[in-house]
Amino acid sequence: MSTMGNSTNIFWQESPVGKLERRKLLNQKGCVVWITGLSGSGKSTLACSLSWELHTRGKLSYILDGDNVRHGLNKDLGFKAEDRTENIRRVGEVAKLFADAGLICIASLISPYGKDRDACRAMLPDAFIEVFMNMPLALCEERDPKGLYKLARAGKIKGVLLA
Ligand SMILES: Nc1ncnc2c1ncn2[C@@H]1O[C@H](COP(=O)(O)OS(=O)(=O)O)[C@@H](OP(=O)(O)O)[C@H]1O
Ligand SMILES: Nc1ncnc2c1ncn2[C@@H]1O[C@H](COP(=O)(O)OP(=O)(O)O)[C@@H](O)[C@H]1O
Repeated sequence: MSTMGNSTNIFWQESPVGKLERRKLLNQKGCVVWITGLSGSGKSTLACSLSWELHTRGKLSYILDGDNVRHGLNKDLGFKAEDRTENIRRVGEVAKLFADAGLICIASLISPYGKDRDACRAMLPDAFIEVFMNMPLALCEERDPKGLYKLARAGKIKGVLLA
């Protein structure tokens, strides 16, 4: 009997088409590009540019954007520390599946905690590229395209990182 997490009697099911066959078919190696940084630091902009550039070079990619994933898979999560950790864990697992499928998976999330990003990297040690958008808070706040910082400073929303 095998035991995984809370489930018992769980076994690994092999597939006849493996990673190497998919790599050959797609002519690319799957990986994860993980973009981290404050809200407004330019994560989504970079993710979109990268995805488009890869597309023009005939490379298959897919963006997992924090905002988008929170519309579905992670709609039950907020911005408490434990919710952010679960958000990153789930996206890390999905990104691992995309990379296994052969795609260049671009994950674009604030992902503020190093331990959460490290846990994702540990899932794909040789295929995980971390990009930190090293922008000062003052610049992000000046951009504030969604008005989040303004709302946070006015005390109207909680959980926006201000340091
Ligand atoms: N309270 C609060 N705090 C922080 N962020 C907020 C909040 N409410 C909504 N948003 C918007 O949620 C977007 C996605 O956040 P993430 O999933 O990337 O965050 S995290 O990785 O779980 O920390 C994040 O997207 P980006 O602005 O693109 O970073 C925010 O716009
Ligand atoms: N390199 C850049 N130079 C100037 N402005 C940028 C740059 N990258 C992004 N922006 C602008 O900053 C704002 C936030 O960018 P966005 O990609 O939405 O950030 P994030 O996804 O980190 O919240 C947007 O208005 C975007 O047009």
